[in-house]
Amino acid sequence: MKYSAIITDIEGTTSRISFVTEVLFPYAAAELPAFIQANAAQPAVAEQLSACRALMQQADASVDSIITQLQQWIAEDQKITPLKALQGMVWQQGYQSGAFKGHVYADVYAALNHWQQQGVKLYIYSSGSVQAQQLLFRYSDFGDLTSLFSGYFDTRIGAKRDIASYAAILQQLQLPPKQVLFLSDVAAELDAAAPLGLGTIQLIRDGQAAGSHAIAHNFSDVAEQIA
Ligand SMILES: CSCCC(=O)C(=O)COP(=O)(O)O
Ligand SMILES: [Mg+2]
Repeated sequence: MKYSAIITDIEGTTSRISFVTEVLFPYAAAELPAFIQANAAQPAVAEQLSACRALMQQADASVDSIITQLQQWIAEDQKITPLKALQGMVWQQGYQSGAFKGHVYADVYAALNHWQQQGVKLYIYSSGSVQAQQLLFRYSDFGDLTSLFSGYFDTRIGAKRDIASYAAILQQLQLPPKQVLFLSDVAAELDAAAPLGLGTIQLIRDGQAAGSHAIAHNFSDVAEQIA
């Protein structure tokens, strides 16, 4: 095994893109208004509404206008930290009520277990909030998978296309870059990690265009390449 740690993206990598775009995002769009109206005074929600006002550059924006802005950000698939935090809170209701389970590919379930048994530390780096990441794996198709992971990173450490984000993650992992592999379906994310010396493999699951990185069609392919 060439690596001590593997960091993986979620959407398009561990999990089907359509689970995010056709299940999670529509659920958030439908449920966010009532959730925010009911919980606007709760400290965790109020903190995110303040962050939205700052991003909107409208210090006195009403709750209704923030909801309108959030809906627009969802429609545009914006990776905005307060949106992601609020989505995570809303998805909790969906997972706990059984409205949906977190989609995880079978090859991912098998490979993650294999790598953990080999002593490889596993991490998630997704634009979804850490809460959203943990929910997806706690309520997954394969049961609670959270014990597989040693840590989670979201946009609070930086955007996934910024080199600085990977430098900050390496700092936290305290590992030499060449011992760390980053898996993503998005070449621009791998482009940001590679200059620091991390290993990179692009997941090509749905026939999307490949970049300049090694490619794999599933996590079984990845396991073969790094054995
Ligand atoms: C953590 S599940 C929700 C996924 C999400 O909100 C998202 O924006 C996907 O981002 P990724 O970085 O995993 O492509
Ligand atoms: Mg992705």
